[in-house]
Amino acid sequence: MTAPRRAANVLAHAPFRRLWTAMSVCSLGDWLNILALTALAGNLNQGDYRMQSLAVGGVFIAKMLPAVLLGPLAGVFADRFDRRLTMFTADLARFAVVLSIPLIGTYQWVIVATVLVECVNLFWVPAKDATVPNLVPKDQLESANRLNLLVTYGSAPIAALLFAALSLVGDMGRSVLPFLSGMDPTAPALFVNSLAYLVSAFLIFTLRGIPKRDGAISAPSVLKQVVEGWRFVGGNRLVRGLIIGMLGAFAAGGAVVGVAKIYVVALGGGDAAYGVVFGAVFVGMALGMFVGLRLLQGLSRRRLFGLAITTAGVVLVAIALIHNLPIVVMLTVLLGACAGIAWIIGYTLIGLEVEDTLRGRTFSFLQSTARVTLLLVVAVANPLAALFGAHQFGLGTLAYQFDGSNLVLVIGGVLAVVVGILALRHMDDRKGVSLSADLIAAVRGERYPAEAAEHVPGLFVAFEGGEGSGKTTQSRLIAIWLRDQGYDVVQTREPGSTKIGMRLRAILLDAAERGLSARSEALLYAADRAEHVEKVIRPALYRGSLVITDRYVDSSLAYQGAGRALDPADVSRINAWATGGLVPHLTVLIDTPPEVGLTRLGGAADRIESEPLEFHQRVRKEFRALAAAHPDRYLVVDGTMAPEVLTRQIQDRIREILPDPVPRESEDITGTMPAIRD
Ligand SMILES: Nc1ncnc2c1ncn2[C@@H]1O[C@H](COP(=O)(O)OP(=O)(O)O)[C@@H](O)[C@H]1O
Ligand SMILES: Cc1cn([C@H]2C[C@H](O)[C@@H](COP(=O)(O)OP(=O)(O)O)O2)c(=O)[nH]c1=O
Repeated sequence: MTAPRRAANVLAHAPFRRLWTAMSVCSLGDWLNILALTALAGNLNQGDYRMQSLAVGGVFIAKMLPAVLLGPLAGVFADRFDRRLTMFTADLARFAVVLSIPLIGTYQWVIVATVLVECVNLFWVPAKDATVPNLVPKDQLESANRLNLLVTYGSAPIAALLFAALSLVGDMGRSVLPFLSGMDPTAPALFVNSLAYLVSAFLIFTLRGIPKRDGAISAPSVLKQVVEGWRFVGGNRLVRGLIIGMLGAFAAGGAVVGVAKIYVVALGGGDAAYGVVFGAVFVGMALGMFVGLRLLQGLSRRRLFGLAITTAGVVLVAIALIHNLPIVVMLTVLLGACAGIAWIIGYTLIGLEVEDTLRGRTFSFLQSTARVTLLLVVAVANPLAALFGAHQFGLGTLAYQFDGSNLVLVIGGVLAVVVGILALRHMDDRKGVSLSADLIAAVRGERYPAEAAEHVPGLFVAFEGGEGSGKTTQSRLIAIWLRDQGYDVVQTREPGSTKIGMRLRAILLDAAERGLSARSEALLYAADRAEHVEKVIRPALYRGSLVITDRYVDSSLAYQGAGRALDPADVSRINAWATGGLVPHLTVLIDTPPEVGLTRLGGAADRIESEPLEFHQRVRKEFRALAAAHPDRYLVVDGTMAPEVLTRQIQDRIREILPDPVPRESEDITGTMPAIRD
């Protein structure tokens, strides 16, 4: 919760505040620029559907090609010049070029000017990126970056609405203001756009705190980043699912952005409507990120990720087929919401669950691939739309329009559906639980476990059973066996494996503590468990260790749920919350009749051991029921057999799920070594 405060602190640095203001103004200008130029390209080529599609596509290509072709080169150049002067000159150049577009007003000039502006951007952006670390203290750099991201995308909906308003001014103002009369309706938007660069130029010029040069700006080629990135991240199943999903969402989004202008024209909308549709995507994204995610809080994040992309695909197909502007705008908000949910989950999952060594590469891989994907999609979308052309189908007396832009949207939608399903398959953490059941529960606000242990690097095994069933004996033997094979093993137990846990254990097992209510007993065990998971189990699993615990959640379900007759759903819920939904890969249930187990115990009986026999019988029955419900995650052994026999049975089962004892990275290294013979 400290993030907003820290972000605000960054802005307390006057020089950074000035730079940030300049960036915000420029971002607004950049978005206006995309909207106005694509709209203008469409307007300049009215009449012929094919020409219009190609013209709009041309603008997108002109916008992206310089970065892909010349990006690394410009980074190196930008590094050699005075940064403040570079930015200032670039701003002035952008101002002049953009201003000239409505004055000249030909399509050729739109393309040339776009390329020019983008080439200038290649200098402005790296100079800005390199300056930020000079203006803010190191520990606030992340907040600064977050703020940058916020204005980069946050300015889009504002620009879209501004564009819609300015287009109306352009339309109506022509009759009132003589100087606008010969110009396109997009002219006011372009004037404001050029003004934004002028304001930025002024802000930068008066910013004295920028050192001339400091440290190299490294900008490796995009293609190299993509190829190398995949080599690192492609091997991890979770990352693969995430990347496929996020790129799919990006591609589908690219298809929409690419053909939006043409489609809006076909629906009878003007430039203002184009602005509204564009803005709807971003409004939807914001809604998805803030509202949608909260609404579906209970759903597994991995499932929601795939689901959001699949839904986006279906919505996209609907957008393509329903020819009604207001409905299309509403569906576009929904589409944006799905995309927003997918993006935010993707980013958080990478941040939370991808190992440290992979995370940076995954982010940079994603960024570079997203750019290439967008370029490819936009480059293909419009020519494809043009190739297909405009068609009208007769259905009896009804005529149905199906143009190239509809086709592109349908293809984009189908692609998103396929990718969404693929991501669901790759990442599902609740196999065996139906998606609809999960979804209904989530909408009702019931919380489902957020994380199964399946995706952590380590292995998590729990031993369960009644009193004296042999859990302590077997978990010790198994830990020794695994250590012998070279595994890093953490052997632990409940209750009482943490500092707080030890005090809780004293309360819980003290035979004198007779007055404890069933609910507080359940909560104390859950509290011990929460501490255990957070301080011991989860850190060990993330390190890649094998964790063996003597008792876990099932003990609470059996003792407090069945034994004390609390509502099992309640016990399950508090434990899911306490553990963050961490479920063992394998639970070994040593099933022993209480009559046998209780007689094995030496010493004085503790509070629970001294419960009557029926209590222990209920406990045993519940353990068996839990195991029967998920046979894939349980091994049930007969505790009356000899200890060696039990150990062997347990070893056989654990062997099946053991990870490779040699980490993959070291295998990669040894794989490149020359073999030593003799
Ligand atoms: N399979 C078995 N057969 C007979 N006695 C056993 C077996 N496993 C363990 N014991 C004995 O039973 C007692 C309780 O075992 P323990 O492993 O501490 O059980 P728990 O941890 O489940 O309470 C110990 O004295 C142990 O030596
Ligand atoms: C972990 C857990 C233990 N218990 C009870 C079962 C045991 O009687 C006691 C744990 O004591 P312990 O001495 O560790 O018993 P054992 O050797 O049988 O594992 O706490 C619960 O009732 N609920 C729980 O969630």
